Amino acid sequence: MADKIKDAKIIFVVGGPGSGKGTQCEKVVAKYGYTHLSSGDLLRAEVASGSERGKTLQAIMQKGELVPLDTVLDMIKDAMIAKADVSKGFLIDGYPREVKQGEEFEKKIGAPCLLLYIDAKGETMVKRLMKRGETSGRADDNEETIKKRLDLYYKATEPVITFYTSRGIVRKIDSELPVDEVFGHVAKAIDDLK
Ligand SMILES: Nc1nc2c(ncn2[C@@H]2O[C@H](COP(=O)(O)OP(=O)(O)OP(=O)(O)O)[C@@H](O)[C@H]2O)c(=O)[nH]1
Ligand SMILES: O=c1ccn([C@@H]2O[C@H](COP(=O)(O)OP(=O)(O)O)[C@@H](O)[C@H]2O)c(=O)[nH]1
Ligand SMILES: [Mg+2]
Repeated sequence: MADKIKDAKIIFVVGGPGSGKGTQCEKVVAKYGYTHLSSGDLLRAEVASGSERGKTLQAIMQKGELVPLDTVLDMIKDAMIAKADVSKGFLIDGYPREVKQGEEFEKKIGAPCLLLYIDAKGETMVKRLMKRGETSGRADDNEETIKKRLDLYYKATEPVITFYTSRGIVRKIDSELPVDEVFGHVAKAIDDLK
């Protein structure tokens, strides 16, 4: 089964909480028809299903901590296999969160050809998430959890960027700019793949 996705084009989208990963991925889907898989969305769907596993996940996510690596990897892999026949490429949004996750992904699935590093200032991310929290209904869009997500991002996820930079596949995108300008840079990075 995993053979089907071995040759797929894989793009990791990494950035802090509220940096704009989801916003940019939506635009990539509209222009390039890639398959968007948000690890956070997959986890939230499991929570919404009301399953026993979902209850365990909810408790972790509400605290802004990381879900066990294998859980997320299995969900992403299943979702990729389900789309393998029709997909032109995969945008894996919010993943990997730590270097080990990236290594496991590559062992089980394949190597990314590009890492889009969506970069915004800490204060910008907090501001955006507080605003989103007014309407998102996300249990983790509150001041206390946002702070923990941000701390964990700097501690666990930034090393991911260093790791892939040494491989030469990182494109850093300044997401302090207006959404469409940010997308201009994202599109350039994708066009450069061809
Ligand atoms: N001004 C401005 N706002 C943005 C930009 N990108 C995203 N936002 C806003 O910031 C908030 C967070 O954006 P998302 O795309 O949900 O961010 P994310 O990185 O997917 O966040 P998580 O799902 O928490 O990981 C949203 O309410 C967006 O409307 C941008 O380039 N400029
Ligand atoms: O690979 C992942 C992706 C997400 N999460 C959990 O899901 C939450 C929301 O993730 P998402 O990417 O949606 O939002 P972010 O924290 O980047 O704002 C995180 O705080 C984690 O608790 C996780 O544990 N592993
Ligand atoms: Mg998101």
